[in-house]
Amino acid sequence: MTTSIISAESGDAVFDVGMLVSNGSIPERCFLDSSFLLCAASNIRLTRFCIKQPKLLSSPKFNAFQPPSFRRSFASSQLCRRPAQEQVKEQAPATKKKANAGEVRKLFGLAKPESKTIAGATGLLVISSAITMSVPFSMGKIIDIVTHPDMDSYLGLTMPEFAGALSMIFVLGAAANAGRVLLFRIAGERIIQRLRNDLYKSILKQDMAFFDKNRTGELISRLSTDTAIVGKSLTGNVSDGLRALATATVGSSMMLVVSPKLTGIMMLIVPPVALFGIVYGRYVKTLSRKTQTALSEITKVAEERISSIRTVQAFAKEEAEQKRYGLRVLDVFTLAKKEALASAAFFGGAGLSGNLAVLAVLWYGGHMVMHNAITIGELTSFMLYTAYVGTALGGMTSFYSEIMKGVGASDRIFELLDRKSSINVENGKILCDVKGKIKFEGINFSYPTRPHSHIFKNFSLTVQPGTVVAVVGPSGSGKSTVGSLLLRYYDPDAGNIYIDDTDVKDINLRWWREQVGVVSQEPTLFAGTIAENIAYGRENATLEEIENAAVKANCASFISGFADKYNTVVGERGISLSGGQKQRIAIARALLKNPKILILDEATSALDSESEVLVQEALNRLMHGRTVFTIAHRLSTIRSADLVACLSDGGVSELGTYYELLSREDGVFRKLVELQSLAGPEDQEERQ
Ligand SMILES: Nc1ncnc2c1ncn2[C@@H]1O[C@H](COP(=O)(O)OP(=O)(O)OP(=O)(O)O)[C@@H](O)[C@H]1O
Repeated sequence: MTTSIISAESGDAVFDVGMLVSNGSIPERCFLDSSFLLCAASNIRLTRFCIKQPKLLSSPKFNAFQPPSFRRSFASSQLCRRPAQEQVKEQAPATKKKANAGEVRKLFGLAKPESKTIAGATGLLVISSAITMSVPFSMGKIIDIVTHPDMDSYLGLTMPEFAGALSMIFVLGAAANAGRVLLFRIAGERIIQRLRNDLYKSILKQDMAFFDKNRTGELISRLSTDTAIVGKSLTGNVSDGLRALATATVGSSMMLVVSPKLTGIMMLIVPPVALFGIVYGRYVKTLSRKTQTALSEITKVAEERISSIRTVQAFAKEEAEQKRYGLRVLDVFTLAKKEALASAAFFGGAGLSGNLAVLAVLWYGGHMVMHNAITIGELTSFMLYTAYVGTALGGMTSFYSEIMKGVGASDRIFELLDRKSSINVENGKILCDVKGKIKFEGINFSYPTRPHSHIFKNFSLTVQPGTVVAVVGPSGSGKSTVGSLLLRYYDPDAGNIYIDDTDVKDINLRWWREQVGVVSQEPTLFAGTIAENIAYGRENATLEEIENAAVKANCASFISGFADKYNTVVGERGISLSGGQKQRIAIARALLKNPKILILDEATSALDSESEVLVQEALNRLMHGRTVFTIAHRLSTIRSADLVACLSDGGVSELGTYYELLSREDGVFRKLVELQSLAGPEDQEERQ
């Protein structure tokens, strides 16, 4: 009998996530998987694992689970929540160096469309830097004119003339500097704008499997924070970096001109500080990526919980949610603390080395002045150049670390930009006239996030044009999945779907989706006016058409009761409307779209009887003359359907009219109806 404990580390906290007392008969993989499951369910993001059982670790059976492969086995598990990029890095450490150069090149590629603005800004940068770099030299000359009795002019200019000329040059320098800041800023904002548009476009085009895997908050964080970081590194940081580079190069050359000996002393500190700077920059890049991921976690949690605030408050979960959020914020704080420590160490060390070098220069330079090897003005110029170069070197180090931050953020952006959706919306043919015959043939399907759970196995169903088919079956039998496959949110693993005998995969998907209308249990309304929401499926609709659709959908009477009528703002997700009102607006939207095929997914199941009558009336008008898939829980609502398809065991187990299926002894459909009839009287009693 052996006892072993699996621990997981997340941030600063260590959790014991599982204990195994085994005589060797329990498969170890089961134990590990259940531990992973526990972590995923508790939202613990695993960063390190260990098994506290030395004997177990050395046993040949457990060798497969020792840290590296252990981590790999976790990474490949469906439960792993680490971002894909981290997994890629672990799998391919050998290509890391090459990838870094490529990443930087890719990051700078984003600035290409702004090359003209950036070139102009760089020109201004050169002018302003050149003027700035003339300051120490001029100051030295002024000091020499003032302190040397036999030197009353420089370049033929008297002291007042020299000072006047310098003032004019400084004004020019200030103007060039302001122009540089402005142009770089404009270029940066344009890059951010373009990146956000491209990224949003790429996100909207993705297939449903992508949205099953990526949470909204995470995507929003990439759209807002990552793009801003990239824009800033490409312009603001590049501008400061170039300025620092120019200052460091020209400054050190001038130092060499003024005094090669003193320059030699100063240069002693440069190599160690530069090396330290590179190490620091790389560390910051790693931290930056982790920080961005942690920030996404925060956005994810906040976005999800705030958008479901009614549920959070109804369950009085405010404190628990605050703790959950607090833990994520702590992760960000821990990373920020590490970054602060690294920058404190770097800038503290660099500052100390700089000051020691200045001390040495002053001491040695003072001796040189006393022995007339240089003038006081030259020593002053040298000290000023030293200060400029020191500041510039510091700037170059933060430039490097900021660029590395940009690389970290752009990694996450390119992950999305480079992702090709598995379903192409643009290509394919457009049918001249859709009659509405739909045929599912030999469909096998499992959701991409759960490849081993087969929803359909050889599922077939043919629906003739203009038929109302009710799709029924036990919960989880795949009723809504039929709608998802028809809309090509997902493609089947095997088998085909035909629209009027044309494979749906050969049809232009954008066009095809325009032919299908959907009314679901929880219709999605967007923050905007009622008119905008009704016209969502046909944006060029006139007010008259919108009003006609609203009348047919039984919305007109409640809309006319609002002060702003069709211009009434419905709030985020239609929060200021009742369930029945939202449902009828969704029906008006579908009516206006005038689709050939209609999917009603539990459209009346969440309504009270009064709303249901109004909605059902509207639905009857909507269904007229179309092929309709009505997915229903409440079987009493589908009596008038032309065909009932009862799903179970991955296919259509029964097919016929409502009454045909009801008459089948031991049929699945009949059992479902009986179950609901049993529930019915109780419901009625309760209502009385
Ligand atoms: N996006 C998804 N990713 C992974 N699995 C999913 C997804 N959507 C649904 N499923 C799973 O697929 C199965 C069928 O789901 P579906 O919603 O089609 O069933 P249903 O018959 O409509 O259920 P209900 O009557 O409860 O609404 C369920 O087991 C469900 O958990």
